Amino acid sequence: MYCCKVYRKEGERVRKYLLDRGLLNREYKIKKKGDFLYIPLIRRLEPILEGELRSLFSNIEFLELEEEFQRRRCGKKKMSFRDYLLKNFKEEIEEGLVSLSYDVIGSIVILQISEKIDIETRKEIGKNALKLIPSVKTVFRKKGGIEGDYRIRKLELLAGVYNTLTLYKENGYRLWVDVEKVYFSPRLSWERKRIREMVSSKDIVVDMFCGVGPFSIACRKAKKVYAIDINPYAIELLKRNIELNKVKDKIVPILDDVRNVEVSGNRVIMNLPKYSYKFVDKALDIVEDGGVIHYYTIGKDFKDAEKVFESKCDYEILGRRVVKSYAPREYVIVLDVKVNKQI
Ligand SMILES: C[S@@+](CC[C@H](N)C(=O)[O-])C[C@H]1O[C@@H](n2cnc3c(N)ncnc32)[C@H](O)[C@@H]1O
Repeated sequence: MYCCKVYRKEGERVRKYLLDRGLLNREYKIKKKGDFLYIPLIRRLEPILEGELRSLFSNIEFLELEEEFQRRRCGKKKMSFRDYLLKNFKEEIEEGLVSLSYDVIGSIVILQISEKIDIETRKEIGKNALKLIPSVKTVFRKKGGIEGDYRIRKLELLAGVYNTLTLYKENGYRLWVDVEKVYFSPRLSWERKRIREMVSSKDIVVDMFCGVGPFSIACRKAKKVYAIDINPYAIELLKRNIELNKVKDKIVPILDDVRNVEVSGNRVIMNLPKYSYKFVDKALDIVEDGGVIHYYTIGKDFKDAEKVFESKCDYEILGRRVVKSYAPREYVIVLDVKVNKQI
């Protein structure tokens, strides 16, 4: 079994990290031996992901352990949705037509099933998701990729009540999300926690592409947050989320194309991975000298991402992280770029 070996004291953080990214093999128990834990993984990780884990957790090792891991499932325990998929759609999973990973956003679950699977089977899978995933009332399937300026995707209802608005909880705050009208990904929860831990009470944050405000609200410790988005539904929900989380004095919602907005700050969040490279000049206008840009982009490694800044400013890379998988061997990555002086 492919696993990672970590010190016991780091175990919970590593487990949570792997769980958030769908890399933890939940079918098997974590093995304890002396001062170490052996955490089972769903697959051999790509070098970029192993590198990411090594930079986050001291002394982590990756290895193939010959010994058997104990199965988690006991006789009477209710079957999980993952078990159901593995039992009934092994071939389809191997062919990439049915995915074992899915997103739960409040009472809504979003599955990844190919159009090549017939509609009756898709609905059958949906009914089982409704039955087996706790607290879910609506099951959708991703109908295509993320599109357009608003970065949203089409969904197909597979089971349950048709409802797109839901209340989602993470990291101690709550967010209203409309899964059809705005972009939202629960897979960024870890990343938001990482950014939250960097924010100080003196910071002026500019969240250039805020959506319903998960990064802005995660930065609530800052002195001020300018939260900008071009999608009116996102800003409408952001306003509700500001009320809900009692951060009216901190967050300024702005409905506009960020290119028209004149603000400045020492921490700039660019969470528009597919097109952020087009907005680097604007981010450099916004950021104060000595400030940090959190630059999210898509790539196989970090080299191309860094090049974007080379001719434009004197900079220092404070951090490089893989945020999540995007496509086979492609990732959403983030660079924390400290801008020392603009050329
Ligand atoms: C990938 S989503 C990220 C949303 C949010 N940060 C989150 O994590 O949920 C990118 C957001 O940028 C917004 N957007 C796209 N182009 C924009 C522009 N020119 N100015 C302001 N917002 C823009 C979209 O409407 C979308 O909500």
